[in-house]
Amino acid sequence: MFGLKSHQKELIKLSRKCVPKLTPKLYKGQCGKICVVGGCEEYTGAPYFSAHAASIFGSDLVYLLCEKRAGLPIKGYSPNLMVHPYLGDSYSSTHGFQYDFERVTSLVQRCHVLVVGPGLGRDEQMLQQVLQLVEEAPTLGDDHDRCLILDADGLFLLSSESYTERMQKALKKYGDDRVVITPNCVELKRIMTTLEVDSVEKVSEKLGCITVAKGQIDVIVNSLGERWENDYEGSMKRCGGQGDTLTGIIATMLGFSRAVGDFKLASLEGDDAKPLSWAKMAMLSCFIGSTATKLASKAAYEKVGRQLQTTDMNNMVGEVFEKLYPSQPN
Ligand SMILES: NC(=O)C1=CN([C@@H]2O[C@H](COP(=O)(O)OP(=O)(O)OC[C@H]3O[C@@H](n4cnc5c(N)ncnc54)[C@H](O)[C@@H]3O)[C@@H](O)[C@H]2O)[C@@H](O)CC1
Ligand SMILES: Nc1ncnc2c1ncn2[C@@H]1O[C@H](COP(=O)(O)OP(=O)(O)OP(=O)(O)O)[C@@H](O)[C@H]1O
Repeated sequence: MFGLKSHQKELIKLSRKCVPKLTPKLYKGQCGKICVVGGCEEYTGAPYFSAHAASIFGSDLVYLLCEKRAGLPIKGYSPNLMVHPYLGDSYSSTHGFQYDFERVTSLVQRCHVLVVGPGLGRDEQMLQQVLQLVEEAPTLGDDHDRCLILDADGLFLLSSESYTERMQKALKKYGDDRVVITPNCVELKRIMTTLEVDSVEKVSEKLGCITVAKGQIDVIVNSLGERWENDYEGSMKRCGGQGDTLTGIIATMLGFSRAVGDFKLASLEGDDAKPLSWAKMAMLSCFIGSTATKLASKAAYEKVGRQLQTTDMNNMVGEVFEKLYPSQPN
């Protein structure tokens, strides 16, 4: 399949244990409730790509929490997403917008997985609102195993001198390997400088998280130092937004893993399958995110060539899911 190597095929096979089986007894939301936090006046594409990829890779409910002025454009991209423009930047706040943290928490406490950062921007008020959310999210409602994915401006919060102390403290409140960070090469360097460490392993250990260090080869390392490398080729077109597709797919896989591991739904391997540990499911979720993103990029490049945009790639994400996990007969 797609020129994948045998060890990659083995991991894809194992990941079937993370994917819930569809049955007539399921109700809405059991196969994942995701909230993407990002989107501001300048960037409306990034959170959309993440949320859209999460939807078409199979999550049941995908919410998008964004800046007030980003809400309408993003709603216009898709009626499938539930867009909540409850965040306010410095401009909105001086033009009649009143920030209400309770509206935010009532949304977030329903969600199994949060993606924080795509297209968030660097406005001071937005960063403060999101930092508070990252701090409170692990203790909201009854769910204390909520997962968090940090990317883009969410990673800026981690590497910036002004916010890093609070962010590092906040990440400690999440369970082991419940936080995933997805830095590109430049973001990784900034994080390593701020944390004063010299390897991906030390980043993961210090934060108690999984790091997906993106590049030609994606390097995935968990908090115990387990290291996987994904050298599947993908495509050579480097348009902006491919990292957003990645966070959306990882979010869906973490939501699936929670459905099977935390909420005990049957997986594609059936009820008798020996369950995997959370550590293994979380690593597999990141590996599938990386593989499916590269597969979508390759498939889109084969279709449209060098004009490839993230919209082309995102359009392949559902097809990639079907190739990885062919549908059971209905
Ligand atoms: N359509 C959209 O709305 C998009 C919005 N985006 C958002 O744009 C905002 C700023 O993101 P930036 O990524 O520009 O962040 P930064 O302003 O931190 O810039 C990072 C810089 O690093 C460079 N870089 C990345 N990988 C590199 C590598 N391997 N070697 C050398 N240089 C490398 C990039 O070209 C970029 O200039 C974020 O909020 C992000 O989510 C991006 O996600 C792209 C798509
Ligand atoms: N040289 C490369 N060859 C193949 N795939 C790559 C290469 N560099 C990055 N990728 C893939 O592209 C995806 C996004 O990585 P990238 O480094 O572009 O992130 P990013 O800069 O954060 O993206 P974004 O534009 O969304 O902010 C990852 O899945 C990664 O595997």
